[in-house]
Amino acid sequence: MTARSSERARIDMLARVFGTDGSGRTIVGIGDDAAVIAPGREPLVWTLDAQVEGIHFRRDLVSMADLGYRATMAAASDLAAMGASPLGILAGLVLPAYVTDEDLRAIAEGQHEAAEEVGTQIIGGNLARGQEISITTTVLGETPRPLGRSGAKPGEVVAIAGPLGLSAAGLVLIGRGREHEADAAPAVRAYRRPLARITAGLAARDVASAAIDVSDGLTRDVGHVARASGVLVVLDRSTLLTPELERAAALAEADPYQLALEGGEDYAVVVTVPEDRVPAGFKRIGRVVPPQDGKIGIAVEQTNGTLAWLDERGYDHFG
Ligand SMILES: Nc1ncnc2c1ncn2[C@@H]1O[C@H](COP(=O)(O)OP(=O)(O)OP(=O)(O)O)[C@@H](O)[C@H]1O
Ligand SMILES: Cc1ncc(C[n+]2csc(CCOP(=O)(O)O)c2C)c(N)n1
Ligand SMILES: [Mg+2]
Repeated sequence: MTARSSERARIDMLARVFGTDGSGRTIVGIGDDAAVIAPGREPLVWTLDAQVEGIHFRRDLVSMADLGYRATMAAASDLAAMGASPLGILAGLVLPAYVTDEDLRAIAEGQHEAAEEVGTQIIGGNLARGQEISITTTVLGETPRPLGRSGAKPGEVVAIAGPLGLSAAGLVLIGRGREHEADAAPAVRAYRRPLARITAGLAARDVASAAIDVSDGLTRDVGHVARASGVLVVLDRSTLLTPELERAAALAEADPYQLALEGGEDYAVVVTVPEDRVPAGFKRIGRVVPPQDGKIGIAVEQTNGTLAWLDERGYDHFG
């Protein structure tokens, strides 16, 4: 099927795929000039994320359904990092002329699946014609206690929920046509079907002093926490690898440590917490110490006990 329906018919199709909000907070969903959500008592948390063809994905490497899914999860992940639960999602799609109704339905089904996975719904958005596919997603949520980047304190530990390096390994393996090998499966899934760690964020909300999600790479993103908090984060190198990452890295002929430290788009959530309060679902990967010789940032401990500074490498759109 290669049908290309009118904007109106496409919006009707999207409304059918997205369905109606079962949470009871949406007063007006798809079909009016804007969505309407009933207010609650908690502070609102609001994020926006764009996925652009050629930058975040290549059409030959992901299906349309995967694209919708990962765009939605990438946006929802920022709410996880704030310790918030989502209330509703708006998505703006830019679609070139070659995108068929079938392609659009697949994108929407991926978006819907991801939204349901994190307990919410797509309640509006926009369609526009453009030169390349892009999906801009905003997620509105709420939390009684937003988790910022600036509260990390010396003496605390650093803990993570979610994978490290797998998504970057998956992208390499898909690009090299090795996605069907058994050792590639977890990495390919991490790239195509990442999970926003909403539940982990909620579990950390009342105990964490700071949090961030890993979109651009561990050193870069945890570096934001270190700088915002004025501390030094010392990572424990021995905790960064998993058998899944080691196998995927071997297949990709890549350094698993580099993938773990610099690979982005895993959407793991990293928190700083008191040592005796690491929440369920989190693994300890380091500790928070005071600045050393005036230096804040990220380091790893060498076997001889000295610290090696890590460059905050990772993804930079303009770097
Ligand atoms: N164009 C913009 N206008 C206003 N604020 C912006 C703009 N772009 C980014 N920001 C703000 O800058 C801060 C950091 O944004 P950034 O997109 O780097 O977040 P991030 O979660 O680290 O990134 P990403 O998830 O895209 O990797 C956020 O508070 C964001 O709202
Ligand atoms: C084809 C292709 N090439 C490279 C990458 C890697 N990549 C792109 S953007 C980004 C950081 C997250 O984006 P943002 O900061 O906008 O949230 C990363 C790691 C990819 N996904 N697809
Ligand atoms: Mg983020």
